Amino acid sequence: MRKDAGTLRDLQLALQLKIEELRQRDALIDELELELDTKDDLIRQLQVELDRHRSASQHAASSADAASTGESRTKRQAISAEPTALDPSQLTDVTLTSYCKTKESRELIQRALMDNDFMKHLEHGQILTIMDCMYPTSLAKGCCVIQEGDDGSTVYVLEEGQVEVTKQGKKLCSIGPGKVFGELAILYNCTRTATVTALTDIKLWAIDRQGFQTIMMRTGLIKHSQYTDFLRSVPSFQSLPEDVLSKLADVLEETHYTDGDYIIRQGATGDTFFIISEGQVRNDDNSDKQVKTLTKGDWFGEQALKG
Ligand SMILES: Nc1ncnc2c1ncn2[C@@H]1O[C@@H]2COP(=O)(O)O[C@H]2[C@H]1O
Repeated sequence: MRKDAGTLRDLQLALQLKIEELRQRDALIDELELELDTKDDLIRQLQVELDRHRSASQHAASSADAASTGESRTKRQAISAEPTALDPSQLTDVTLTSYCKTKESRELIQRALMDNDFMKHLEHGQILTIMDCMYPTSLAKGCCVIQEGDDGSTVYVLEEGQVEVTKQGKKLCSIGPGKVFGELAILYNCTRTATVTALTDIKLWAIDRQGFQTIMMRTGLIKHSQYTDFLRSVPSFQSLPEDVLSKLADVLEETHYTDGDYIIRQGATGDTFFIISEGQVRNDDNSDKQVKTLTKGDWFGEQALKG
């Protein structure tokens, strides 16, 4: 169903306002990023100082992420003092390797990822790829899997055995099979928030930072390009410049409704603008007593863009 020209003009005006707002926010973000860079430099200097004061024996004892090699090793020499996120330009260089697993292991890993508060919101495809790329490793009772304060390089799922999580020497909890750990440092690009020690001989599934971040970023970039393509396919948006489509794609989120769900109720305050990518929506507009059917590419909820 076509919208009238007046509504389209309103929508375009509202979009321009939103774009201007986004531009201003970008400028502010640039300023804040500069400030952050300065602070990062300071943190780096302080971290280098701190590293210098750590004794060699402490390094050997901490041997973070020993499980990624299957044996103890000293803390890696950091090129940068803080963990770094993957550069998007490296994405194509990273080859993801799949590792064979039994059906039980595949299910255990999937359940563990979907049960973890920080990972349960990942897309199903991402969970499957992470699961595919996890490799097996094992450690003996008493080994330190993760040392608090170290750079993190691996996310784990425990398959067999028990580990203990401690922070500044105090026990936080024990973890058993079917649980994820070591995700925080990788997801939030921070140092390890706690120490994890094997209470028994343990079997683990592991994925390294680079593989993990590649899966996260590739999916993000693919999604962005799909959203931009979708917006470009909507007749009302076809005349918008590429950078505007790209910005709209940044803020686009996919939502699903089942047959019969209400999306917007008349009279409710609207804060979302919708574009239909699949299916049909019935619009009962009481003002003219007409029932309209909206389909792919049609949009509604444009009042939300006017703030
Ligand atoms: N309070 C907690 N309860 C359970 N697990 C924790 C807790 N704090 C930290 N961890 C886990 O211990 C891990 C240490 O390394 P990360 O910080 O990468 O990720 C951390 C979590 O997976």
